[in-house]
Amino acid sequence: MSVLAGVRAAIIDLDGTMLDTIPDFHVAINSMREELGLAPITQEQITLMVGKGSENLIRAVLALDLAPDEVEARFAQAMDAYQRHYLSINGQFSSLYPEVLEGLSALKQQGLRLACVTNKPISFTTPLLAAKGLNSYFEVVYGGDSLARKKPDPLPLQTVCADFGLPAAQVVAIGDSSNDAQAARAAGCPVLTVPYGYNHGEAIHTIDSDGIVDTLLSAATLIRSQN
Ligand SMILES: O=C(O)COP(=O)(O)O
Ligand SMILES: [Mg+2]
Repeated sequence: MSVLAGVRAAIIDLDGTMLDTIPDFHVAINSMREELGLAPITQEQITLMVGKGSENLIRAVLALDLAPDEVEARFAQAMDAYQRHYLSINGQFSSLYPEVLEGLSALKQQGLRLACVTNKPISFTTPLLAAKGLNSYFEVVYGGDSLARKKPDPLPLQTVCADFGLPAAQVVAIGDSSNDAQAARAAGCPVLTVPYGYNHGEAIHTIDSDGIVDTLLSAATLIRSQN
């Protein structure tokens, strides 16, 4: 029997799965770096560092130039500048991946309940989902700072299962990175991965998942075929 048989809900990741947000990160990070007197960095460099939340990203970005004690000394100033710049451009340079809206509509039409779980701070996530016409699809949204622990910890996924009153085996996680898959495995959720996002520079095939789907619409088609 397929692990997708009996699935009643889906938890969808945001950055690298629904939206290509690297251009937003790029503008916000380089505006922050300029304020701190640091040279601009490339989108490719940023793509390798996105996925484990803002604190991790800012530390990694500062560590390109600064020694560990300098990173800590300038962290608060960098985070403040980064948040201010990100919120001022949030969504302006980011775009939906192909078949995201079609996939979310199909999942809903198939009767699945939908949650969004991201490591992005919730203060960035809520306006971004609204700006991109994504918020109405989700009953539940958790950002990286909504709960005590973020992905790859299973807590956000376990919380969604509890919110929906469903066993983990009936809630599929769909994401672009090993964080999503590790959280899903630890929670006991089936997991599908998309190949077009940001997996810390690692090939998608290195992720332990229950399948690779080209788009969210392909995910919906696969789930329907197994139910
Ligand atoms: O902002 C991040 O670190 C990544 O966010 P994601 O969990 O939506 O991929
Ligand atoms: Mg992601």
